[in-house]
Amino acid sequence: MFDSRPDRDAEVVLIGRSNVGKSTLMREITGHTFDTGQKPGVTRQPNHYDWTSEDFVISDLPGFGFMAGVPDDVQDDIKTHIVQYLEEHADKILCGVIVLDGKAAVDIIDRHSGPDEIPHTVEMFGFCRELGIPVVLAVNKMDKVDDRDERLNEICERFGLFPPWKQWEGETIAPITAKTGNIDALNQAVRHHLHDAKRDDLFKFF
Ligand SMILES: Nc1nc2c(ncn2[C@@H]2O[C@H](COP(=O)(O)OP(=O)(O)OP(=O)(O)O)[C@@H](O)[C@H]2O)c(=O)[nH]1
Repeated sequence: MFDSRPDRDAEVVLIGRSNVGKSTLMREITGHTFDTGQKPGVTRQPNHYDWTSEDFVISDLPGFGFMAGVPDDVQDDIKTHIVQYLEEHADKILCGVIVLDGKAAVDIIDRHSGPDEIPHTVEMFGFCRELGIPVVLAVNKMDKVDDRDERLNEICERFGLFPPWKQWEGETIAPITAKTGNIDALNQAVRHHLHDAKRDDLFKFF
């Protein structure tokens, strides 16, 4: 299913529930047009593109979670393929960007939290970290959020990041509004991890 990956050794991946705005964000980053705003689940295959200002490939992985009109087994398959993709390419993935809907994320996470249930997005966050992939939470649709600091602190708590959110800014939390091209915080956080990765590469020689 996921066999279109270019043979490049520096990659950033976008991960997130369906409809959080990954395609919109991809369009901002790459300047290409993608299918956006259609029914959830539009992105089924990873899209690979060059991040124009940097020398790496950026991959938009399919959205996961509930998608109206998409059968359960297909939804499970998508998640399994994402997990396999991350495992297979972990050593080349310099940074994972988990995209959240700033307005809806906390409610969705709380609805799916229970004794036997971990919300998909929280699970992916932990999974990437287990694989040694640094993660940035791109909190999108901030234009719809009124209580910015409170909301971002709640999101931190849900992911086990000690609030206040400000201490994670520029590294793990990036509030953005992809729709209007306001993605500076994400650029900054991703660049932070890329420079870390390059520095680690250099250290290999010493
Ligand atoms: N208000 C607001 N809406 C946004 C923003 N970014 C994306 N959207 C809207 O959110 C909806 C979903 O955006 P997409 O980019 O298609 O989402 P996706 O995550 O690629 O969805 P899938 O294809 O299901 O994976 C569209 O109606 C977008 O216009 C944003 O920053 N603010």
